[in-house]
Amino acid sequence: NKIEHVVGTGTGVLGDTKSINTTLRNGLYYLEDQTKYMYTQKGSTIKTNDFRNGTGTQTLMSDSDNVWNTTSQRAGVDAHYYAGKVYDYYYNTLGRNSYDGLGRTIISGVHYSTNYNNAFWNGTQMTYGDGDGTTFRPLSGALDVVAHELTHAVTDYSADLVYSYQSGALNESWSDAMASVIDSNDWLIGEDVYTPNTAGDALRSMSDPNAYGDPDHMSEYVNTSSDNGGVHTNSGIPNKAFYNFATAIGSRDVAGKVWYRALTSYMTSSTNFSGARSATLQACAALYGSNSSYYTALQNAWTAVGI
Ligand SMILES: CCCCC[C@H](S)C(=O)N[C@@H](Cc1ccccc1)C(=O)N[C@@H](C)C(=O)O
Ligand SMILES: [Zn+2]
Repeated sequence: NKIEHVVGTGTGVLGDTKSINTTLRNGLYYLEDQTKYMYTQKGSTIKTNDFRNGTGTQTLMSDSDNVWNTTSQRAGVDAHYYAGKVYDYYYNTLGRNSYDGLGRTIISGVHYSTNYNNAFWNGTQMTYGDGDGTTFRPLSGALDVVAHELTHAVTDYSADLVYSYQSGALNESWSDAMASVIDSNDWLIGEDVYTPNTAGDALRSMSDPNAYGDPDHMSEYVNTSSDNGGVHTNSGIPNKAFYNFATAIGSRDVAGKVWYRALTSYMTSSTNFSGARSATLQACAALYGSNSSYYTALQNAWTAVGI
């Protein structure tokens, strides 16, 4: 029973072709990526499962010829491919080995439930719905969605921000911010999978949260109990602060490094918006000095959103 790493060809959710890292075992090919440092370190892999439109049993996706081009394979191809990209960003740019920093295996499951217009990290794995074809197409088809979800895992293994009210909005915002660094060609969130019949829109905007009904200033903070205290709405305020900082200094990568250092060194489960301001300033000082131009730009970025 020879087990070996091979490279397959897959079609993604948007019909695009890409090479994927797969494993050949007993004559079948599997969506299991053995090419990352975590594999050589401890045999950990990136694995992609299929819920087959249920919510319980999930099975590792397999194929007979390593050409993953059926319609039902598209969501798995992208979940697998983009998880690898997000792993690479955290490892190569931020020096973090998987979401726990210790090279833990990354598991995704696609085709979760039916017409499911969401994706989430459940504490153990990433899970993606197919969407209903109007609000969303299969959500793993967007790099920013995958980056958003895997960043929740990073958050859970670091600051572990409570998922409600201001700490919850920060939890959501940090996922959007890291997603905007990794999927860096615009300041939109979810544009590739949101409303397939409407071009040019997105679920959220980092540069203009108001464009999709989200606040971009503390004066517009929404006091609500729904959505765990408006975590997907009030995230617009720190999202705008991240946008302000990244554009003022002209680097998403530097902004991402500051945000990551804040999350992993200075934020805790109960950090609120003003705590996020001080955590990012502490991170910026640690990385670049409090006399750096970055530090001043960061102060201005938070002040501009009323924090
Ligand atoms: C199941 C319960 C809700 C879990 C919320 C997950 S973490 C989440 O925030 N999902 C993202 C998915 C996403 C990410 C980026 C771009 C598009 C869509 C999310 O924003 N979900 C929205 C639809 C929401 O739950 O309101
Ligand atoms: Zn989220």
